[in-house]
Amino acid sequence: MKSIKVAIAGPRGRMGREAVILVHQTEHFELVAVIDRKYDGKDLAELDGFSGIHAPIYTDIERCFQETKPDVLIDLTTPESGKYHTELALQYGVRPVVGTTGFTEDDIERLTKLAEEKGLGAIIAPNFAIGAILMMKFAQMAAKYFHDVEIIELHHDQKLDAPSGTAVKTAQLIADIRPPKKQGHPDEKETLQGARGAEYDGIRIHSVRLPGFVAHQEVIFGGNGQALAIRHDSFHRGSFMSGVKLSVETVMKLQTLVYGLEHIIE
Ligand SMILES: NC(=O)C1=CN([C@@H]2O[C@H](COP(=O)(O)OP(=O)(O)OC[C@H]3O[C@@H](n4cnc5c(N)ncnc54)[C@H](O)[C@@H]3O)[C@@H](O)[C@H]2O)C=CC1
Ligand SMILES: O=C(O)C1=N[C@H](C(=O)O)C[C@H](O)C1
Repeated sequence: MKSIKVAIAGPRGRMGREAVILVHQTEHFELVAVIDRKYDGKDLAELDGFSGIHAPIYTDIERCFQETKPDVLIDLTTPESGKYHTELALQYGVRPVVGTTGFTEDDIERLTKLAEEKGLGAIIAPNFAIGAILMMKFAQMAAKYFHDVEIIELHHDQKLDAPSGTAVKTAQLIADIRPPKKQGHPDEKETLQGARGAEYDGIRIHSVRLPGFVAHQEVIFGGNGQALAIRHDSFHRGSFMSGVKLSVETVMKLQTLVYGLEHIIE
């Protein structure tokens, strides 16, 4: 198999570090560059934790694309950088695999149009873990029978965006098949602002941020005399890497943008 040339944005982050190792260790992937906020012109192998992993570091993503011509950009940065990088990647003919969350529906729509114009594959995956994809699919199945549902997502306290991309995606999948519904008492009032959480199409989302956590979500359904809880836990960021690998391989065969790995893992 011909090797896929990969660049990674955010290599020193919690996810970026795992992705660097994944790409380095995958025989048919080649790490051609990393995009960082610092260390322009250095070799990644000079930085702590990357011994033996050689790749040029760029702080200017456009120069990176021009000089190293990657096939795929893996973005694991911040919402603002992620949107900027994804758009530039498509402009430069580089296929984005985006794990970064915090993209709005408008962002996804704009990037979908751009990918279509360019005839390029792109993947935006709010969650790369197979268990999380199943949790979302099971929640969508359950919503056909249970129309009352709330989502509790729990993450480490360094997370920038709330609610999580996974929680938003879960709510979107449920809203796609559930009849519109206003849940709870029609006259309910918050005596402390935010007590009932955020709302997506009538679905309440509660975000917990605590040290010690990685990434967890529970989707709770209530029915007549019964409840159903569907939970997924990522205890380690290694849980996301098989999804990253699959995305890099798959994006090479796509000509459009795919939002969510549930469209790829059938
Ligand atoms: N899709 C998925 O399965 C998962 C997605 N995530 C998402 O991935 C993103 C990163 O998460 P973490 O690694 O935990 O965050 P982190 O804060 O540990 O890492 C982000 C890194 O991006 C770097 N960065 C920011 N802007 C940059 C720029 N313009 N150029 C180059 N580097 C830049 C930062 O310096 C930092 O090292 C978040 O949006 C998070 O929600 C996290 C885990 C799983
Ligand atoms: O920031 C994280 O850690 C995670 N972010 C993603 C999200 O917002 O859903 C995926 C996973 O939950 C970990």
